Amino acid sequence: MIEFRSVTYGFDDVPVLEDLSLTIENGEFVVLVGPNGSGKTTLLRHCNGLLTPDSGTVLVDGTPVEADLIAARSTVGMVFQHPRDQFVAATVGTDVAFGPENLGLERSAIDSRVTAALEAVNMADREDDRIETLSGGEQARVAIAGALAMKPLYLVLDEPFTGLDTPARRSVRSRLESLSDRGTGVLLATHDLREIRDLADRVIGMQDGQIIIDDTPEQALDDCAELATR
Ligand SMILES: Nc1ncnc2c1ncn2[C@@H]1O[C@H](COP(=O)(O)OP(=O)(O)OP(=O)(O)O)[C@@H](O)[C@H]1O
Repeated sequence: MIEFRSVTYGFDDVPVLEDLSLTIENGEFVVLVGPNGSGKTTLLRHCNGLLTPDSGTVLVDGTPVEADLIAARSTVGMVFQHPRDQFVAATVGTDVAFGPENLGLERSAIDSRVTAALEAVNMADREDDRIETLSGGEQARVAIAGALAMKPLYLVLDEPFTGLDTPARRSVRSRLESLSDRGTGVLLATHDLREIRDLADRVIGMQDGQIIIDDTPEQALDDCAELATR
């Protein structure tokens, strides 16, 4: 469970999240929508300690994130809006291996995690490719594989469809669907709710750093469609 308890956060004293409380259960597929600047990225970055609340607490499986950053980052995998921001190595396989290597695992365990993560995103045959040679959709899938190699319970994705063409969007979407089917929790921010609404268990709508909608996709759809296009 990821739990926000009365979280307030601001940049340079300008409030962005205001007394925000939210609970995401294991295995839930939650979509976060809201206009530009409503605080979606700021919320996501609290889930694994990239940002720390000014007041309030974020807990992952009952432990405050800042009390055990390594555990939080193993439990919550983060996929940034621009995959290039998160690559640390030149080739697909070495990049995906980076996280497990930092956990200090044996080589054989690292290799099997890399293989499984690349299989999960349908990129197993591209392990030796240089990242710069991949399409945008392939890079997005490698970024997801990098997070999966940490065997996270939750995957947090910030606008994973941005800049992708239709086949790439479909491919990322279907990877997320199968991960969710296998029990990985997903928290995903998007501007395009239509893309993902039939995968979601729940839709959260944000405005001005606060949650203004928290409902099933069916019930939230009308309000969120309007929010997402503002
Ligand atoms: N590093 C930063 N320094 C100062 N202000 C920031 C910083 N990052 C974000 N902000 C401000 O915080 C507010 C919320 O930004 P955030 O990126 O969380 O919104 P968002 O809902 O993800 O927006 P978008 O849909 O455009 O990505 C905005 O007003 C933004 O300008």
